[in-house]
Amino acid sequence: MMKYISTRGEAPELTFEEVLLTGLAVDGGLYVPKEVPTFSKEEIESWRDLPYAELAHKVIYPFVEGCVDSDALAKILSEVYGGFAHKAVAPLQQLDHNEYVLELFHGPTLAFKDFALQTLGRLLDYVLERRHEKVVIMGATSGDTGSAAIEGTKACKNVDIFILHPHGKVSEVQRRQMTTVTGDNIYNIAIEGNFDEAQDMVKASFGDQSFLKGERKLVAVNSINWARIMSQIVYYFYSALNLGGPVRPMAYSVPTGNFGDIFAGYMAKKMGLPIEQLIIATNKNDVLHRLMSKNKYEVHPLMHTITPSMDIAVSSNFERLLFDLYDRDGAALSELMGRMNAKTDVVELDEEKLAKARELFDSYAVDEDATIKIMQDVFEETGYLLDPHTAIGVKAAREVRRNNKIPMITLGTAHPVKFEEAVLRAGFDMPKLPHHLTDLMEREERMDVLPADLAEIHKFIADKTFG
Ligand SMILES: Cc1ncc(COP(=O)(O)O)c(C=O)c1O
Ligand SMILES: N[C@@H](CCOP(=O)(O)O)C(=O)O
Repeated sequence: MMKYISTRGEAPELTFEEVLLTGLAVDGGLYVPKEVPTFSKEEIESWRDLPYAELAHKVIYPFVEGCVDSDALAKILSEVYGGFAHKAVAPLQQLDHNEYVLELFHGPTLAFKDFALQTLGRLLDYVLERRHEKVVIMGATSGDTGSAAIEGTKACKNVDIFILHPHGKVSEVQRRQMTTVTGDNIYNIAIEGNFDEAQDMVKASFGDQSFLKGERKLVAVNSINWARIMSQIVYYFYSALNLGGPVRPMAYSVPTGNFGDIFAGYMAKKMGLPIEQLIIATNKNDVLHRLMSKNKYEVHPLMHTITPSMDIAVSSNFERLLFDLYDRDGAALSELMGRMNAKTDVVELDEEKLAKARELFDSYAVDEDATIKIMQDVFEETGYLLDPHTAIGVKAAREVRRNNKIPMITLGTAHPVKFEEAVLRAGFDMPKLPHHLTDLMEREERMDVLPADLAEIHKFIADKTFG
C-alpha cells in the first residue's frame, strides 16, 4: 500500500485515504508519495489505445491501491470522464507543426480543475460512506478551483463546502459558476482581500481546527491535497501517447499559479514518461520566474490581471519540488520554507539545487500586452481563440522552446468564455456559453462578503455547520 510522507519530515506517514481526508500535514508540510510508482516505456506504450478513463485507472491506481478497490475506481473514472462534453475528454488542437494545445476545458466548469475535482468528490463519497463520517471542505480560489470543487462535491452527502474567493477579483462567469449552484451545503465567501490571503487562511485553518467544535475534520480541495495532483498527471500520459510518446519525447508549457499542474507534469516524468522540457509560464505575478532566472525568491504584492486564475504570489506546490531538490531532507526544507514564508528577506537557493531546477524547468513571464498579442496572433494564424491563461503558455513556449523537433504541448487550462475582459480587449466577440450554462447570467447568486479575517471566517463556518 502506498504511504505518503510530509515535505517537512515531522508528520506521521499516512495512507491515501488519510491523505485524501486532509490538507496540510500537521508539521505544516505537504504530503507526497513515499515512493513514486514508475512504468517502463514498454508498459506505457501498451496503453496507447486506451480511452481516457482506462488510462486514468492505470496511472492513478498505484496511488490509491489498498484504499480504493480497483473496480470501484474504474467505475468512478468512467462516470467522471464519461460526463465530459468531448468524447476524447482531453483533445489536442494543433497550432503549427509540432505545436499543440491540450484542451482541458471540456468538463462541467470549463477548466482543467474538473479533471481532478470530479474524481475527488466521488472518492470522498466512497471513503466517507465507509467511515460513516462527515467533513468540512475549505478551499481558496482565484476563480476556477471554487466552481470545480462545488460541482465535484455538491452531491456528496457527507460534506459541507466553504469556498473563499477574492471579492471582485474573479471574472463574472467564474463568480456566477460558484454562486449560482444551489444546495444547502454550499457556501461562497467573498473575502475583502486577495487570493494569497484566502490561501493563507485555509492553510492556517488546517493547523488549528478547534473552531470546528465537533468531530468533523477539514478537507482541502486545493492542490495541496495530493488527490488533486494525482488526477492531473493522467493528461500528460494521454497527450504524449496521442502524439507518439513514449517513443518520442514531448515538451510541455504550463500556465502556472500554484505550481500544481506543472508539478503533475514533473511527476509524469518521474513515473517514466519522457518529457524533455517543462516550461513554467507565469503572468506578471512572476515570483517563480524571478527565482528561476535570478535565484532570488522575493514575494511582491499581488497584482490583479486579465488572467485572474494565475493571480497567485505564493505557489504552494513549489514546496513539493523543493523537497526533491533538497534530496527529501525534511529538516532542510523546514528551515528553507520558514525563510521563504516569512516573506521578509530575499531567499536564494543553493547554486547546485538551482542548477538541478534549471535542468528540469525553463520559465518565462508574460505581461498583459503580450498576452493579448499572442491571442490575436494565434487567431490570425489558425482561427483558434485561446483563453488568456493558455495564451501565456503558448507565448512562453514560443519564447523558450529548446528543440523544435520535439512536439510542444501547451496545457489549455480554461475556455475563453470565462474571461470576457481579455477576450474583448483582444478585439474578439465573446464565444457562447455551452448549453448547460446558457442561463448562467440570469441565475440567482448566493454569497457572503467577509473581511479577510481568520476569526470571522471561522465563526461563519462554525455557525453554518454547527449552528
Ligand atoms: C485557467 C488556469 N490556468 C492556470 C492555472 C494555474 O495552475 P496551477 O495553480 O496548478 O499552477 C489556474 C489555477 O490554478 C487556472 O485556473
Ligand atoms: N488558480 C486556482 C487557484 C487555486 O489553485 P489550486 O490548483 O491549488 O486549487 C483557482 O482558479 O482557483
